[in-house]
Amino acid sequence: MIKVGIVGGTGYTGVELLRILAVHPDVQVECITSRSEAGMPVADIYPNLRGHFDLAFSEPEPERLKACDMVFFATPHGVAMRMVPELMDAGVRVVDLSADFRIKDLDVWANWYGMPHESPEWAQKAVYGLPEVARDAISEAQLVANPGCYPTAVQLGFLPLLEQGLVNPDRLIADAKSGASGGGRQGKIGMLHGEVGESFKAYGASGHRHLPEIRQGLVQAAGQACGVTFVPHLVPMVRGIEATLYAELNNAGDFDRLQEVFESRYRSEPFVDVMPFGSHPETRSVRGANQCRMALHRQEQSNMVIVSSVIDNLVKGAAGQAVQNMNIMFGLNEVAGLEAPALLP
Ligand SMILES: NC(=O)C1=CN([C@@H]2O[C@H](COP(=O)(O)OP(=O)(O)OC[C@H]3O[C@@H](n4cnc5c(N)ncnc54)[C@H](OP(=O)(O)O)[C@@H]3O)[C@@H](O)[C@H]2O)C=CC1
Ligand SMILES: CC(=O)N[C@@H](CCC(=O)OP(=O)(O)O)C(=O)O
Repeated sequence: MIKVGIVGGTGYTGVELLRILAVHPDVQVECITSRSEAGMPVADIYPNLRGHFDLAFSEPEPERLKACDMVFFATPHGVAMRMVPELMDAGVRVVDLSADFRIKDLDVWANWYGMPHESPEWAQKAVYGLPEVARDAISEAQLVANPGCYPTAVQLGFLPLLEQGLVNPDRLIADAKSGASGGGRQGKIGMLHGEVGESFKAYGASGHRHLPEIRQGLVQAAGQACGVTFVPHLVPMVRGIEATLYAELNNAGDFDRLQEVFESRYRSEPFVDVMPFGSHPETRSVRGANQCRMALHRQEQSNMVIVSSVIDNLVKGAAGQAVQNMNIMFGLNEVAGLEAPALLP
């Protein structure tokens, strides 16, 4: 059994990790941290986990974490970069769900995250953990930077188009909407039901910290510079992201083969589902599941490709993808613990 630790166990992604790991056949959760709830049994705070874990939250002590084989960081940005180097020296493998190790250009990172990077060496060594792109590198990595939620939905939808050079990389548009759990559990006023319910708004339209992360992945796929416009929106639901993506086809004649391009790109991917052309993937079709579902559209004879891509921000956008990465790192069955279909309705 792989001994697992979780730093930041009281947040939404931390408890989602526990929900998934509760049925994972190869894992024993040894340690789960919270500074504010240290000493409190996990099941007292999360009754859905009663009967699954006989564990209490503890302080994030390096010695306990160093006794684990694998540690997940489900903490705010800036925490993992300070704690990870000591775990690396101890030979522990880490998947970081925060953005600390996602961006290779550390000036860009410092600009968007408002602090200097404190672990530049590991920022370069970390592998960006989008399994559909970097499975081999993930299998050998000691440190994996789990992709952000919006970046997962957006990159997976654009990748086949950019890898094949089918679209103009200067004019990519991602119009994305997220449920409120994307904002975490730390009680921000803007996330209260009274603020989010019965309302719908764009935010970060002048620039969001996921923009450089999305651009980094798309540039890698295209092999050239990319112009990306990304606008996130907050919608009155709890889980889920829908990203409507727009790209200009270089050759309108390629429309006829786009469906096949997408199907063959993802045919062997266990967690990407390309639906029939013209379908409308719904966020509820992935709720609770480690799945990205997408579909292609064309309006009249336009040369604009439209891709609609949906994920559960807490699963394929965070904890599920993190467990998928752990499975790859440890040579386990990639789908272990992740096979449950979505909850519907
Ligand atoms: N919510 C989402 O949909 C997604 C989130 N992410 C990322 O995952 C990370 C976690 O997100 P989320 O679960 O929403 O966050 P939450 O705010 O819900 O939870 C944060 C957790 O980290 C702990 N924590 C906070 N500060 C520290 C610290 N200095 N040292 C140790 N532990 C700390 C908190 O517990 P305590 O204060 O008691 O120690 C809490 O358990 C974030 O970086 C987020 O950006 C990524 C993709 C999607
Ligand atoms: C709805 C909402 O607030 N979403 C968050 C993004 C989710 C997240 O946690 O960001 P990381 O993937 O970078 O960790 C936001 O826009 O800040």
